[in-house]
Amino acid sequence: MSEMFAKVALLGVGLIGSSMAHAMRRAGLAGHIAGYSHRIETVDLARTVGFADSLYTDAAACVKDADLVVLCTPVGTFKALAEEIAPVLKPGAILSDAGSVKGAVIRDVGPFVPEGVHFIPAHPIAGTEQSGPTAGFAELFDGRWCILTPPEETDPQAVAKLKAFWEALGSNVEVMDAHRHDLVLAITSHVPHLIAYNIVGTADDLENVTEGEVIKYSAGGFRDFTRIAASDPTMWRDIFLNNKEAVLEVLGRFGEDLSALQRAIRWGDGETLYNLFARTRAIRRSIIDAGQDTASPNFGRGEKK
Ligand SMILES: NC(=O)c1ccc[n+]([C@@H]2O[C@H](COP(=O)([O-])OP(=O)(O)OC[C@H]3O[C@@H](n4cnc5c(N)ncnc54)[C@H](O)[C@@H]3O)[C@@H](O)[C@H]2O)c1
Ligand SMILES: O=C(O)C(=O)C[C@]1(C(=O)O)C=C[C@@H](O)C=C1
Repeated sequence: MSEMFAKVALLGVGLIGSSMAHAMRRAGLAGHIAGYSHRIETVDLARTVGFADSLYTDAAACVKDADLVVLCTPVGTFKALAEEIAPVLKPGAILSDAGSVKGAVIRDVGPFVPEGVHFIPAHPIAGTEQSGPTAGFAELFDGRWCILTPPEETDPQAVAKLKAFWEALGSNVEVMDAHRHDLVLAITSHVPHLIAYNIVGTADDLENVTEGEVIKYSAGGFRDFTRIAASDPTMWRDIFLNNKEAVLEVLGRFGEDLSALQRAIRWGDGETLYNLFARTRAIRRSIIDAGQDTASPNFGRGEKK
């Protein structure tokens, strides 16, 4: 693969920023990779790992002359960063991000984008519960979706270039409306994380009652929840504060469905329980059949269809 951008600036060098850098290097996509973090300790750590050509604690210095700028910090930081870098963005550059919500990014970053800069929000649907510059790896985006949510007036050539970039990082790319993205991700990612945070918190509160046995005997299902609930607190706080409407809508439906299950258990309605569990088992199997569960510990070990 040949160079697509002479200089790429990654604002944020945690799991996503560092994985992008590793994947760009693997494919030879950038002439120069510049990285930024507000903390000198993070910059020092990133330097030790060695995935960037230059590193800064000053965002404006990092983006100078960059042809592609990607915001890879928690979404709550985007507005202040956009305001800071706007005056030095290179005309013709693409300004993108990796944030897990999209409507709020358009709201917060859009007003600062200078004339002549192409603003194309993006979201790689790939991650782990790890964070920081040592967490990244080149294969993170392989075979995963990346969703682009360009505002309507965006130059199609710039969208095509960013699409080709994410494909070269290993992703399958879809273009979607930001509002739809936020609703889809609320049910597939955001509410599942909230459920994990909640169940692990409840279990921890129950430790007094169970004399430490919840954690001691945690295996299987509960262990999977603890992995998800170990995800970065700042990142997830910002996601819930910035996808409020869609998350509350999905939680409303979730609460109603949970009440229906509660009622079925109370009244011994086995048919309702069985029918739901059979339906959800079929969904799991369709995900396995589509080869989309590369994150599963059972992936490639012949999980039963
Ligand atoms: N982790 C995932 O699974 C995942 C997946 C897809 C998208 N995302 C999105 O990508 C972005 C980065 O996530 P990550 O997992 O790489 O996080 P991370 O915690 O691993 O890295 C965040 C980076 O942002 C910097 N940062 C933190 N607070 C800052 C602040 N106040 N000002 C400036 N810089 C700051 C940190 O120094 C670090 O370099 C987030 O917007 C997140 O929603 C995450
Ligand atoms: O696999 C995980 O650990 C993740 O949480 C990754 C995950 C997800 O929910 O799928 C988390 C947040 C992102 O915005 C995208 C991907």
